[in-house]
Amino acid sequence: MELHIAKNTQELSENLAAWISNYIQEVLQDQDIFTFVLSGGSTPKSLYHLLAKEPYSKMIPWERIHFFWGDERVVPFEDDRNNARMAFESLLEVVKVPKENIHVMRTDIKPEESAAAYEEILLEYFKDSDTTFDLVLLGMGDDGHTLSLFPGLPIVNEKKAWVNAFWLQAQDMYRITLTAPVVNQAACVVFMATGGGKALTLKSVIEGTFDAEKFPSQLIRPQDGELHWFVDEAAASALEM
Ligand SMILES: O=C1O[C@H](COP(=O)(O)O)[C@@H](O)[C@H](O)[C@H]1O
Repeated sequence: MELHIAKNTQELSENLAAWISNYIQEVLQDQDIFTFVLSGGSTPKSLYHLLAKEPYSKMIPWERIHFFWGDERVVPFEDDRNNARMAFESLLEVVKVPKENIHVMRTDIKPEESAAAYEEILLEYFKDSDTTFDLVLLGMGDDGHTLSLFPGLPIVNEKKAWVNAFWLQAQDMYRITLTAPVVNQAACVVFMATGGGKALTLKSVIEGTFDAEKFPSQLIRPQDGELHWFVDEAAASALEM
């Protein structure tokens, strides 16, 4: 695991935008398309805005990137809480990505059907490879959840399915989420975490004993891929390393 500490969210987003742009260009020297999983929540917003601007809007070959989502809140696309909507507004409506390269988790059909359809898409994409995505961008909630893998829920123990849908009582909504097995087959996973509110959880996730029921972010351990944490000083403030 590699830890990258920045002064604040702005510096972190700038460092990560440069890192992602270099990584994409490097990977695309050896293959035609790049598969990129976006995360939702509030943390990646400033990163997406930066990627949508020069120099990255010009440096990244957007037509060769295929976008996926790590998880979705099952609310209409027009709802502010919709993870895909945030990525569209901050990035995908600005740069030139062909529509057919963008794979949202649908919220206009039954959640279970949407999850099954998404899994089909992924199985087709990765049928000839042991590795799944080139890059998975993840956030971590203050409670240690990542994707929609929340502490104490059965989804945390999923060992086989790649995508799942379930009712999240605490938020009164369905969630659709990638699972740890598909993310752990990715070539590279990058977590972003900012703010003092995440400091103690980050310490438990990175330096604590393994307890994925309590801290589901610990489930993310790519089998053969890279794992990076991009954090700011506030989030890193409780770490000993
Ligand atoms: O609910 C969610 O939360 C996590 C973390 O969000 P943040 O606001 O603390 O950045 C996010 O990664 C996930 O995609 C989202 O559905």
